[in-house]
Amino acid sequence: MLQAPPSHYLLTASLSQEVDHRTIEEVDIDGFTLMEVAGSSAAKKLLKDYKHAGWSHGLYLCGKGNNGGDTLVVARYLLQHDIAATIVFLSGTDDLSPDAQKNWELLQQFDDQDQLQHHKSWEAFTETDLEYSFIIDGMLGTGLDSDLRGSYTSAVQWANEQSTSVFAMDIPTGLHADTGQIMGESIQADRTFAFGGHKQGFYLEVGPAQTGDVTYCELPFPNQFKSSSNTFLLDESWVPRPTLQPGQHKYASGVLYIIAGSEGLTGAAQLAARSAWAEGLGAIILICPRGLLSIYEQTLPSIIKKPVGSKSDEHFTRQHLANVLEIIGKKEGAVLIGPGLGRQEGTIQFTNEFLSQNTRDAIIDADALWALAQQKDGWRKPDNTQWILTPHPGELGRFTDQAVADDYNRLTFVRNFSSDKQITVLSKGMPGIIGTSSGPCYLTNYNTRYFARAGNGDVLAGKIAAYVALGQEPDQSCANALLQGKQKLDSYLQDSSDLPEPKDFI
Ligand SMILES: NC(=O)C1=CN([C@@H]2O[C@H](COP(=O)(O)OP(=O)(O)OC[C@H]3O[C@@H](n4cnc5c(N)ncnc54)[C@H](OP(=O)(O)O)[C@@H]3O)[C@@H](O)[C@H]2O)[C@@H](O)CC1
Ligand SMILES: [K+]
Repeated sequence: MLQAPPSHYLLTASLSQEVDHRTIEEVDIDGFTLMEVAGSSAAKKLLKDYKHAGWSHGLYLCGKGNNGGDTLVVARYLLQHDIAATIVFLSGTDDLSPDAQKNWELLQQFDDQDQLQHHKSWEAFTETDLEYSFIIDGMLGTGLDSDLRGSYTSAVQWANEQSTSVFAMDIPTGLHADTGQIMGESIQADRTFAFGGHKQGFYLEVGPAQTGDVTYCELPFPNQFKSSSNTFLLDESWVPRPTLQPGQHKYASGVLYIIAGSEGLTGAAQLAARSAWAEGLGAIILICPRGLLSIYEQTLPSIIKKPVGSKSDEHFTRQHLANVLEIIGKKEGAVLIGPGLGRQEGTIQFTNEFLSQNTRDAIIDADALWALAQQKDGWRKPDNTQWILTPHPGELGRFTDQAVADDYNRLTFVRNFSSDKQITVLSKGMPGIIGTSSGPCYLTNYNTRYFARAGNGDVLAGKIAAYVALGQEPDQSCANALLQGKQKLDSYLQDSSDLPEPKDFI
């Protein structure tokens, strides 16, 4: 089972508020202290990372809540480094949260060189025309409760038009912490300082475009207060890589059966097989309709071929079922079924009967997903197997009558679907989402749009299947396949500005 470190737990707005609240109530670290840690850690990172930028004057846009309070802490630290501050209070200063009020008083006490100016409304500010080295967005954090109101909309629009860098405190103002949707308007930050946890919305919908780079700032929150988080950020810093045991007999270091290909679609089977083979498996056994054998004999020399049926067969049908089950019954191994199978009626019957009788762990991709979805909801995974389904958005949509309209809906659907069916689901798209049978979901944080080309799904399915055959758990296999693709993408983009092709990810 994947086990994300607390720095990679994704928080919703309500979980963020609960963690704040419980830390204050149950471990007696007060809100003022939390605010000091949040603001000072953002300030220190800013001072360190931009020390050569020659900053002289910052603009701080503050709401009346604790997000504004964090921002006043940043202003105080930067003032100590001779960076003048102009503060704009979008909702005035009469109604600041108690901790923000305290910080406003403190900030004024620190201004011994008269470097602080402030305006009590957005309208009062627009009359000035100073140049600023940077803008800090401290208007709204996790307290956002609707589309932006009042002058917040104008302030966000104005900040987005400026050429200076914009740094968001905790979350860009106007971005929904749970869904990644824009609530009327949203700050487009160059960098976001995430206090105490990444917010789920950073990685859904337009979240990545609004946050810019995300910097995690640790707060003194007990880890167990975050443990009800059920969504995690995937990255290579913590996902364990699969281990190969070189020198073992080929059948001891992972066997993968691939049931794939039909007339005109043999390329999919080949890509999946090559992709899996590149991961160092002991043996790959491609089961194919006998009529296609001669193609694979030429193109896949390292792969064992087991043809079924007669020479005129160019797609799978029910008549092949007993033979296929007999082949995979011989040696332990995992099964990848789907790439290029085709959608003939006979193939659909073959696939669904195979899946109901097969006792090997199975990776179900492409046309096998099509076949499964033809049964509507009338299918169940046999108890003693593990299944991984790898649908792209269109394929995922066939498993539900309800529209999976946005990423938040997709995340919710994937979570419910995986646990109802007791399967692992890798929902392809941006972000990629891994749903697990026990509930946790994992999100990618890189540009997966590069993978939206025909053939990449076959490569991905081959990788996942290889890792399952090497003994990794389903969730780890999916995570590793995604991260392996990311690494290949990163190294490809270093040398080329062309769009990568499936072969580049093998
Ligand atoms: N101790 C802690 O808890 C810690 C919290 N921390 C920090 O605090 C942040 C959360 O602070 P928060 O809860 O005070 O909410 P926050 O986002 O600042 O503002 C809420 C106010 O905004 C208003 N408002 C709401 N929606 C609006 C809209 N659409 N358009 C316009 N206005 C709107 C609404 O006022 P209303 O208009 O309803 O009177 C409400 O009062 C969190 O993100 C982190 O930065 C860290 O320092 C760590 C310790
Ligand atoms: K903010």
